[in-house]
Amino acid sequence: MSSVRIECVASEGYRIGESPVWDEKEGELLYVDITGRKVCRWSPLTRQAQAIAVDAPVSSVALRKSGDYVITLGTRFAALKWNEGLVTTITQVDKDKANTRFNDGKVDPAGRYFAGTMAEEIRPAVLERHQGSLYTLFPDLSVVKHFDQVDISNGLDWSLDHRTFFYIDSLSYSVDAFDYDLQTGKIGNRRSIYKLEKEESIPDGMCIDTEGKLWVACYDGGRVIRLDPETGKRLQTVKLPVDKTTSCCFGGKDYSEMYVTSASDGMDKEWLSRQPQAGGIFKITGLGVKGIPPYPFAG
Ligand SMILES: O=C(O)[C@H](O)[C@@H](O)[C@H](O)[C@H](O)CO
Ligand SMILES: [Zn+2]
Repeated sequence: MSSVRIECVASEGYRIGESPVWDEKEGELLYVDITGRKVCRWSPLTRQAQAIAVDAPVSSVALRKSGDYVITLGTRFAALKWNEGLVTTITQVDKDKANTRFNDGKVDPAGRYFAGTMAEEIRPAVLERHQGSLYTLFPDLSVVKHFDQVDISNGLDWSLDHRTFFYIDSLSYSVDAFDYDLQTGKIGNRRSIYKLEKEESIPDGMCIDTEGKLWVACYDGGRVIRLDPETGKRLQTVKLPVDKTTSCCFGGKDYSEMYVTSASDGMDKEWLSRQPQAGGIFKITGLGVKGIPPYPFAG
């Protein structure tokens, strides 16, 4: 059995840290602070984070094949040029909705950017229900809506054979699977593969490892859990020193480290004083399992 170690590598007290992505070219960890409205990049060499401020809640960041990044910003897909700090809108979604924003997003193995929306929260996990939708931004910059009636569109990833799409609508307390057609990017045959237990609280971000198992960050559960999507069984629980764990990804050398983001929004003074690392970025080593490189957006 390996010995798991957890270290807080950036304790900037982000409001809602989210969407960790390993940028292999830079050797740095990318992520966002949604309500803090910034895109960040943390260097393991300097142990410092750089940030680019943006003009709306920024909920996910992805690599781009042609260089730089794409982000989901408010209800927009946008391009981000890091060195220039320049953001340009690609396209907008939810044009018929007054009060939604994008939430989690990730690029599929064919270079399509999947991201879903949700109503703006009144406080964490309290919001007008069924306002969100799941979208794909294709490499030709066209957008398709897969479905609506989503509460909090959250974690997503694809199976190693690319035939299954995993998805979390947080308030369903379920991790779902769809059949996936990599040729077309179409999804179908939705089913639940895991229902969270009470102490696990709310399922948030997720990623897959090289053994095809899913890692799900549990918001208010203070943990990441490892699930077997074939059997629907939980295989492992790793507890973190903060309650609001939001998402996870693999990174570092050979993708052998796990990075976990967390949030501090919605915590009062007393809660924050008990968990001074709330809103920090955590590195977990010794899991004995690796991840896969993130796919870059092909547009
Ligand atoms: O991180 C996110 O995905 C959301 O933007 C957060 O606000 C929380 O997850 C949510 O409150 C709990 O479900
Ligand atoms: Zn999330």
